[in-house]
Amino acid sequence: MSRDRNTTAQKKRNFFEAFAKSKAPAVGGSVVKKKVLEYAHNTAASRVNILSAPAILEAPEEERNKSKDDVSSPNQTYQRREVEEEEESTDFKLALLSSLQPSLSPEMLLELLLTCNGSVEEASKLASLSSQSKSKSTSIPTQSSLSTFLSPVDDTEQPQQARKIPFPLLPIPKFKTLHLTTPSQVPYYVPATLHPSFLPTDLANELLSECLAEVPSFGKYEFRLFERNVSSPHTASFFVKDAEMAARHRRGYMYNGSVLDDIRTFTPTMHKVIPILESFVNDQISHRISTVYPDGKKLKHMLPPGKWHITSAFMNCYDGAKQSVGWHSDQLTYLGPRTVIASISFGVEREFRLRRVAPVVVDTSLPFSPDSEKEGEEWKWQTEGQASVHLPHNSLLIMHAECQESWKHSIHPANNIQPHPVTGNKRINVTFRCYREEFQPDKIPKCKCGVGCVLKTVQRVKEKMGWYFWGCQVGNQWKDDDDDEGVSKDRKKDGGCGYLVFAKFDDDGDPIWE
Ligand SMILES: O=C(O)CCC(=O)C(=O)O
Ligand SMILES: [Fe+2]
Repeated sequence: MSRDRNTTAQKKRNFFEAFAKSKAPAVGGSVVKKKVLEYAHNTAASRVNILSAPAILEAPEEERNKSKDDVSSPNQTYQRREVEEEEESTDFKLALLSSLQPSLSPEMLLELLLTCNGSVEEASKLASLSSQSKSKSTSIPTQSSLSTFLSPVDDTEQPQQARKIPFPLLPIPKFKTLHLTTPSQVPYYVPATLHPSFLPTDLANELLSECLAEVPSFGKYEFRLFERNVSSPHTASFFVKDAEMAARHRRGYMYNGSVLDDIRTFTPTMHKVIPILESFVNDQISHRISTVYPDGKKLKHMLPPGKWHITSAFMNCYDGAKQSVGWHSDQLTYLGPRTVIASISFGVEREFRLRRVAPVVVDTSLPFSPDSEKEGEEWKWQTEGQASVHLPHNSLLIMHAECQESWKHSIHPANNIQPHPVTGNKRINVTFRCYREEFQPDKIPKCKCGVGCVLKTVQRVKEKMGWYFWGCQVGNQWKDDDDDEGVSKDRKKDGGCGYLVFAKFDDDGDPIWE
């Protein structure tokens, strides 16, 4: 646990204890105080055990706005003073809201504040509205997330049924980091699901020991940033299913403007894990289709249900607290649109962060028109806060079909880490991927420079929002503030040829060439 977090958790606990012992008349009765006191202890505990705590709001994220530095200088530190001031005002608002809504649990109050961008007044109104709509129930049921609280589903009628995950997801307030501290909270805020203790212990140990044998020969991972290749502060290697695919890869698959030379074949235990993972991920995709996506149908361009399969994997190693990976989305070039990625983590627990950068555009052939856009209003998804998912040993994180197009992710540098008995200071991660036949290098377009294009989506130009395009490899990589619409004028400056054609796909995501 980090020192900052310790201080913040302790501070919060002190506040709650003082609050609970106070005689402040505005702040509910003794029941509320008891709950607050319990919550103070739980909050402190939650920093230790992520599987047993409510979602936690963290400090303002200055580093989010310095995203260009994320890759090259990960050792950014929080301004502690600002962190504490932010915490204090959250505590104050919580106390205020508690006085207005004395029957709600502290967890619920926090979640209400979160949704209402910190406005106590709005949060209180929302709570009143919700309790009116649930007037049949005498008490508000325990929730695992805010969206469940907002859901019209009546607990008394469907006690066993999981509450609906909103589509699109609710925004995370600006400049906030929302710590999703239980796996059940994750899909309510980010297009991902977290599955702890995923592999049987023996299999997990076997895979981990094979990974550890591979790691010493890993190289630095190269990012292309502003026409320079910048090493990400972690090491990685790429694995494919067999020697034939490895040979094919060495011939023509490009990453960040160059061909990978370190291509390995799956280890024996990776081969054992693959059928388990494929079956689990396909079940999860089907579940998501029926419970989350509009009309219970797969999103346009997703593979048909049951067809997700593993062809390749990146294995990443983060040795020590400061090794990290900057904000990025995974390249779609060989994966195709609406890809799903399954990521297993071992060793030291680290924070996987996600932030939305574009809306989920369901029909990418139509000009985009946001439902709720008001005159002059800034697009919400470009200024949203971020979520942090803590990835414990032997956990599986699935990045679902909306994740690469509309979100960016990163592994956040830590202030401190808890060493793992087997890996020491290392975190090992394997991201299993489904490369598609129709996206092999000899099938995709080449730009005017004569190299295979990259597949990306437009994230800035409103009318073309979510449209896919094939663009020049050069000057098109890992630029966090990449201005997709500026391709033709900016690429020449960056050294690329400016090539851009919009990409078309059929319902199942296979390319349509014209
Ligand atoms: O280490 C992780 O969990 C994520 C790695 C990643 O983003 C990637 O391999 O693309
Ligand atoms: Fe990634």
